[in-house]
Amino acid sequence: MSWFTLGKKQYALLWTGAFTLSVCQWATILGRSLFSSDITVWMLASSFSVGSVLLGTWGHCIRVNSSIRIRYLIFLAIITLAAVYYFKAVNVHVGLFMSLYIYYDVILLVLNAAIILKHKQKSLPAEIGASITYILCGIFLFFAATVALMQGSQVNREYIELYNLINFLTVPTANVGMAVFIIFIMASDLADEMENLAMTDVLTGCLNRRGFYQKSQAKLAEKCTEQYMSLIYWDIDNFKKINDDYGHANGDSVLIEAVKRVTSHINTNDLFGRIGGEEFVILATSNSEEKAKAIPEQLRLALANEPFDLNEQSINVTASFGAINIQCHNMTVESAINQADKALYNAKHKGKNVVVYA
Ligand SMILES: Nc1nc2c(ncn2[C@@H]2O[C@H](COP(=O)(O)OP(=O)(O)OP(=O)(O)O)[C@@H](O)[C@H]2O)c(=O)[nH]1
Repeated sequence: MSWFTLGKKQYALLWTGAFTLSVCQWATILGRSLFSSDITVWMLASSFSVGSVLLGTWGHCIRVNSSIRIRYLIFLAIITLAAVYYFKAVNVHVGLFMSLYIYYDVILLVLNAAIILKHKQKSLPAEIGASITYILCGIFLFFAATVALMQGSQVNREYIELYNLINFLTVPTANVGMAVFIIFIMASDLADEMENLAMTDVLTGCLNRRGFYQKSQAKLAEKCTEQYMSLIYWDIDNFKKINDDYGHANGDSVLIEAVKRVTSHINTNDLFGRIGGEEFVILATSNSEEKAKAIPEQLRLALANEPFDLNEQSINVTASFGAINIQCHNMTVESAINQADKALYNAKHKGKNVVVYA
């Protein structure tokens, strides 16, 4: 249901598979009397257990775009299950066949916690909760596996009872805990996605007015004392004529191409917003005044120097720029935008395709 209602993400489908395998594992254990061979029950239950954590880990890797190679984990799972089979059916060693696959689970649970926490500089509360649950579950399973291993090659009733007690107390609780936090993670991801959409301009992919104002105030407060900041307000020249001459769809293509060109000339951390039809703002950071001052002219040339290709026709597009160096104290984003807007107005009056500093 979570997969279905919270965005149908591929990683959520893998987590659904993980929980399904977990259910299969418990169903096999509860229905063991239906099977004729104890080896079959054991191999099914351990395979479901290993498969469940493997799918869960795979989901986490996909969610955060992790560089971990899942094929190595699959290979380790096959080796583990082969060893379980060997110690269960060929050369019986109770401690080993009972513990080996649980150690595999423990390794992957801890790996999951690490993947989640490494993912973001600021982890979501749901991610922290899920990581803690994974680690706690890993610790308890480690105890259970070690108790099972301590039996040695023969069954030891005392150890088995302790093993069962740890398992039955912790595994279902941990499963419910993990399920809850996984649902929280999916809901938080969806909320993040919605927030990003609400701050993004659909046509060009840069920030919209709301997004720019929201992010720029925080950026100004954070970076202003460390780096040199400037606000650049620019507007495509005679855009109405482009629309009139080439059609609205081609006008849209000009906007998209202009944003692409400008984006390739600014830092990835700079904020770039569309705050009107063909009006854009950039909050740029540089490490020197000279570099900051050079940016608007570079952007102007990036647009003006090379014609835009539109359906086999090529047109010249220029833009006018108003810019302001931001003084850290006593300047808000609104006042910087107002002053850069006045400079842009002067640029238009100077004949367009120029940069004017406030
Ligand atoms: N294709 C397209 N056109 C848009 C969009 N948003 C606004 N416009 C058009 O942009 C044009 C802006 O025209 P003006 O404000 O007169 O500006 P201009 O023609 O660039 O003139 P100057 O700014 O003085 O150089 C209008 O015709 C709007 O309809 C959009 O998303 N796509």
